[in-house]
Amino acid sequence: MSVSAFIRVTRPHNAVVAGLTALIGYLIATGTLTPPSLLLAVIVALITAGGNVINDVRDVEIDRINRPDRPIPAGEISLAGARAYAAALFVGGIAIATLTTTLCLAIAIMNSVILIIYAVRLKRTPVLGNAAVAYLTASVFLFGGAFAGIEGLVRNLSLAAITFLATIARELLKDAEDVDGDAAGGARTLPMLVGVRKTGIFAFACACGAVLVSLLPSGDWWSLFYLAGIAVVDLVIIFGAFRGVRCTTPGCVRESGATSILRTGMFAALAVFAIAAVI
Ligand SMILES: CC(C)=CCC/C(C)=C/CC/C(C)=C/CC/C(C)=C/COC[C@H](O)COP(=O)(O)O
Ligand SMILES: CC(C)=CCC/C(C)=C/CC/C(C)=C/CC/C(C)=C/COP(=O)(O)OP(=O)(O)O
Ligand SMILES: [Mg+2]
Repeated sequence: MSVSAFIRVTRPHNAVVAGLTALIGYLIATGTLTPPSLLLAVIVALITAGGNVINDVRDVEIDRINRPDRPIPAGEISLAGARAYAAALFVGGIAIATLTTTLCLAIAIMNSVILIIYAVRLKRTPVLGNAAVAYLTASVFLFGGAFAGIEGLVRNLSLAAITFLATIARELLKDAEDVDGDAAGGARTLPMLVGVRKTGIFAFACACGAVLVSLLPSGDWWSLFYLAGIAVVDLVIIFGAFRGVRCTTPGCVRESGATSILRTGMFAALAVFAIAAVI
């Protein structure tokens, strides 16, 4: 048992970026950051970390094939220890959320429940599982906006829609990459049902939807800078998703780099949103 394993199992980069994204959500909804809004980052980081840990608990058999280096399949953390750790992260996040608003607390509780249901069941449900991860990712912007009330949440709806569609596209392509390990672990995913090719086409259509919504005028932060920045990001997203379209095998999707290109595009979009909110 090592401290490093307990940090790694939370996927710290992912949790920290999710926390910072909540701040971007608040910034976009209000145009400013206040000291209490910093709590949003801590809550989202803790709940995302809890979701990542419980995911690795449930996926231990799949990860023995797909990701044997992860702390649980590698034997660095016991299953019982990881379960208790995930519970502590969720309870910590929800406890801090009681210091925010009722709307934020409701989202924090609902998302914690969805993260657990995802790990236990939804991951094995084609499309619905992908939709759950896409909702969770998009909800970070809604959570940030909700700290400014229902109006703040509504202001971030288009951002959430863009994120939802782009995340669905990437999650489907990740499933296409992982078909072999997922099949061995008993998961059922869209590429197992309709094949890699059709999954790639559907993912491309979702990416195109995200790009279309990203170009629609919306909110105070919409500017010439935003349009120029997002146009470049949109090209990266289209390029990444297009690389997945041509594939008929999991190996081809992995070699195409589609999911990495999409991740780069999504992080670049975050930067464009953050800068557009402050200039
Ligand atoms: C068309 C267009 C402009 C799309 C951009 C959509 C957008 C703004 C995406 C931002 C999503 C994002 C990076 C959110 C950050 C916070 C978060 C919830 C991260 C969780 O997952 C991040 C990453 O996809 C995980 O990577 P991996 O572990 O390799 O699956
Ligand atoms: C707004 C609040 C309060 C919380 C947001 C919670 C967030 C950010 C969730 C983001 C999406 C996310 C990181 C979900 C965690 C579950 C997870 C690790 C899904 C991916 O798991 P698998 O489908 O098993 O893929 P892996 O191969 O990466 O394990
Ligand atoms: Mg997993």
